[in-house]
Amino acid sequence: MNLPEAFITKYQKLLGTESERFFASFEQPVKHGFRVNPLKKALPATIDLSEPTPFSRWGYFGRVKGKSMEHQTGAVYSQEPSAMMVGEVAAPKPGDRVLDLCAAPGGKSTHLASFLNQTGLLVTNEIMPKRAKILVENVERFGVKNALILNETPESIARSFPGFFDVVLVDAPCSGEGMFRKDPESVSYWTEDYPAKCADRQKTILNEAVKNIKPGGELVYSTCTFAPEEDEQMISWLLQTYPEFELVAIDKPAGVEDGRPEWADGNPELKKTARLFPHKVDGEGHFIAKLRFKSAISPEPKTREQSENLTKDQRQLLNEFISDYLPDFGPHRFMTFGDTVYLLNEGTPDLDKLKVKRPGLELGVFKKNRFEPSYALALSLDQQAFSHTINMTRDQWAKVVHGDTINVENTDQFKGWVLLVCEGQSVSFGKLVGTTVKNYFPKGLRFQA
Ligand SMILES: C[S@@+](CC[C@H](N)C(=O)[O-])C[C@H]1O[C@@H](n2cnc3c(N)ncnc32)[C@H](O)[C@@H]1O
Repeated sequence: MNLPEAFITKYQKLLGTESERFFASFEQPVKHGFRVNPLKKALPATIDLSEPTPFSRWGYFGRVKGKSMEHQTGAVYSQEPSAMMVGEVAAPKPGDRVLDLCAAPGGKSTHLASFLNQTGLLVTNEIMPKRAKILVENVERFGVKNALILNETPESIARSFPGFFDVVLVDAPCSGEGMFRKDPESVSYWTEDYPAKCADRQKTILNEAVKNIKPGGELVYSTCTFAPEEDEQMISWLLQTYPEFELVAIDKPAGVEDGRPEWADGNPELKKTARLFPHKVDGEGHFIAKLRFKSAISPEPKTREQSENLTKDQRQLLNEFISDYLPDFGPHRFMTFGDTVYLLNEGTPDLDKLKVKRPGLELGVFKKNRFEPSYALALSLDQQAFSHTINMTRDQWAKVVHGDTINVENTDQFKGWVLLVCEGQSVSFGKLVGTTVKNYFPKGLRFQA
């Protein structure tokens, strides 16, 4: 790999004799990984769990194809191994309110959702509209029920959620030096002053992010770059600007190093941060810091909650669907946007002034006098949670994701919605008429396996 001259000079100065091993790591093959999804009750036996990573309780080395059943059903999430440590450092507790401020494509959000286990509230936000769409797809595929997905600026989030969250993650846009090996093109964006430019943007984001944290709450900051300007120096700036924050020590698996105070203002506290170097661990590289908000004074939290807005007819159609098909659904609140109905999560504030991609799990769409369940609902259900399921072979799965109809036995002459399942994984809804299953796999997501 052709590393920029200025990059080489910079890291020779910073790393001294160690720099040779650091540069040599850029010639090594990329390390691939994936996390298994604890929100799915059973996992396909085909997933190779022989090489766990030290970075996450759900993490493994290996590669899962994007066009595989394991990926489509959200049984796994492909993620670069060192990036898995970020969610593990954040480790929210069930019931927490969690914000992932820079979230697309969703690696960390799906990891945070694994900890929450469908409790509390996960607000996952991405500023770029196209990337926000990918975030929606990944969060839905993972089967997350308690996510509010936004396409907002950090400023707007700070206005809407003052002092609201137990955990805030800023996985910041950065100079991406840890991406060089995975995406060699990213080297061409790098210039000597790029880290300083990224640092300016990171400060702007952090100045907003701190407003979202409740007293006693935690802020996790991470980058996939090695640049001290964006790592130790950013945290030392944060500690100086916001003295009500203190660093929290991070448990470090073998090979993960302490942050380097000498690369910032010499504050020994910076050793509590974590550095993952590609010549020291099996991964591409990351920096992680965890801070606690010591203040006892919280901004006045906004208390107005989002209210339900279903019409009487919509409620009746939805109740009929729930009583026909979802035996263990339990009590929930709902809201509609246009004709689409969503689960309303506990504690969801007024969404009036926000660009909302998903207020909660999308349940389905009202069409004239009927209710059509959505793909996101199918992916969030265990097969026992739906009253009519069809177990498909892999060949039938391939037909369904391609958009074809399949034929099945129908001895009891059932007519209606069925949850299509492959090797224990929910795939999509279909509609059974006679022996034909009409395909409801979303048109925009169809593919040739
Ligand atoms: C490192 S990536 C996030 C990766 C993601 N957390 C994951 O694990 O999949 C940083 C994200 O920040 C977003 N971003 C860029 N500029 C931003 C800004 N000014 N404020 C907030 N987010 C921004 C980018 O679009 C990008 O999706």
